[in-house]
Amino acid sequence: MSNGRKVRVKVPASTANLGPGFDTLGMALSLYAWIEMGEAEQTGFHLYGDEMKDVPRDKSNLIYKVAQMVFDEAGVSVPELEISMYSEIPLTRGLGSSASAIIGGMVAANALIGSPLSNERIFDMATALEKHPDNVGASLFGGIICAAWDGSHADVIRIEPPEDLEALVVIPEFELATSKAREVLPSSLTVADAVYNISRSSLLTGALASGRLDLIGAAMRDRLHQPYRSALVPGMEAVLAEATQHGALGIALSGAGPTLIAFVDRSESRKGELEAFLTETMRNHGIEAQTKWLQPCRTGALAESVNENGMQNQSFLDMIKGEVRS
Ligand SMILES: Nc1ncnc2c1ncn2[C@@H]1O[C@H](COP(=O)(O)OP(=O)(O)O)[C@@H](O)[C@H]1O
Ligand SMILES: N[C@@H](CCOP(=O)(O)O)C(=O)O
Repeated sequence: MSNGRKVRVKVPASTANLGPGFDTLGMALSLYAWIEMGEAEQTGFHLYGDEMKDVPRDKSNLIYKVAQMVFDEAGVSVPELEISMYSEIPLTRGLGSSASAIIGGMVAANALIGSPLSNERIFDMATALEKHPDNVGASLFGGIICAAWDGSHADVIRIEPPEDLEALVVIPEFELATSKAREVLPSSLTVADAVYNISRSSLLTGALASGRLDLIGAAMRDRLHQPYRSALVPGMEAVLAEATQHGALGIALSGAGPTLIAFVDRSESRKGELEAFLTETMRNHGIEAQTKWLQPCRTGALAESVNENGMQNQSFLDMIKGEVRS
C-alpha cells in the first residue's frame, strides 16, 4: 500500500569541462528540471514539456532506474512509483540533461525514504553511472565543482562562483550524444598537450576561486577534446577563436557539445554584440542556434516534502507554472 508520501526536487543543468578541465570541472547553471516522486500502487509517469516527449514512460525510464538503485543501496523496497517531471534543460546538447535526471532521481528517491544516503554516497553512485563527475557534481552540489574520480570514489571541492560572472549559451538545433562526442577523442596525447591542459585547468580553477576574471580567457583554452570535437560542431572553431574580441571573457564547448558557452563580466557593455556574433557565425556555417543568458546556479538539487505540515500542497503543474513564470 502507498504511504501517500511525495517529494519534489528542483535540479540545475550544468556545463562540464569549462574548456581545459575535461571530466573534472563543472558549473551549475540557472536552467532547471523538476521531479515529483511518490510511492504508488502501480508505476506511472507524467512527463511535461517539449524536452520530455521522447523520454520513456515505463520502468526503463532513467529516473525510475536510478530511484531503484538508491532503494537497493539503502536496503528498502519501493517497487512502484508515481513520477512527474518537467524540464527546461534541452536533451543531448551538452547541458547535462542526463546528469540532472540521474541526480534529480537519486535525490528524490533518497528523500522519499528519509534520506539514509549521504550526498557523498549519491555523488559516487551517480558518477559510476554517468562515468565522469563534472556534470553530476555540479547538479548535486551547485556552484563550480572540481572533482577527481578513481573508478569507485569521487573527491570534490566546491567553489562559489564569482559574483560578476554571467554565461551566454548558444544551443544549436541539432543533437549530439555525449557517447558520440567521446568516440572522436584520441586514445593518447603528447606530453606537451597534457601540460598545456593541466596548466590551464589549474589556472582556471585558481582564477575562478579568486575572482580573477581577467585570466579566464587564457585559462579556458584546451587541446585535449575541443580540437577533436570541432568537426562535429560547424562554426565552433571560428566562434572559439574570435568570441573574446566581441566581449566574452572566455568561451568553450559546453560539455560534449554541441552547445557553446561564453562567460562575460555582468557589467560588460557589448552583450548584444557578442550574442549577434555567436548567432551569425553559427548561421554562416549552416547552424541555427538559440541563445540564453544564464547565471551560475549556487545551489544543487534540493528536495522538499509535498504534503508535510500543509506545505507545498499545490499541484505539480501549478508549482511548475509559478516557477517557470518567475
Ligand atoms: N529525464 C530524463 N529521463 C530519461 N532519460 C533522460 C532524461 N534526461 C536525459 N535523459 C537521457 O540522457 C540522454 C542525453 O544524455 P547525453 O547524451 O549525456 O547528453 P546531455 O547530458 O548533454 O544532455 C537522453 O538522450 C536521454 O536518453
Ligand atoms: N566531460 C564530459 C562531459 C559531458 O557533458 P554533457 O553535458 O555533454 O553530457 C565530456 O566532455 O565528454
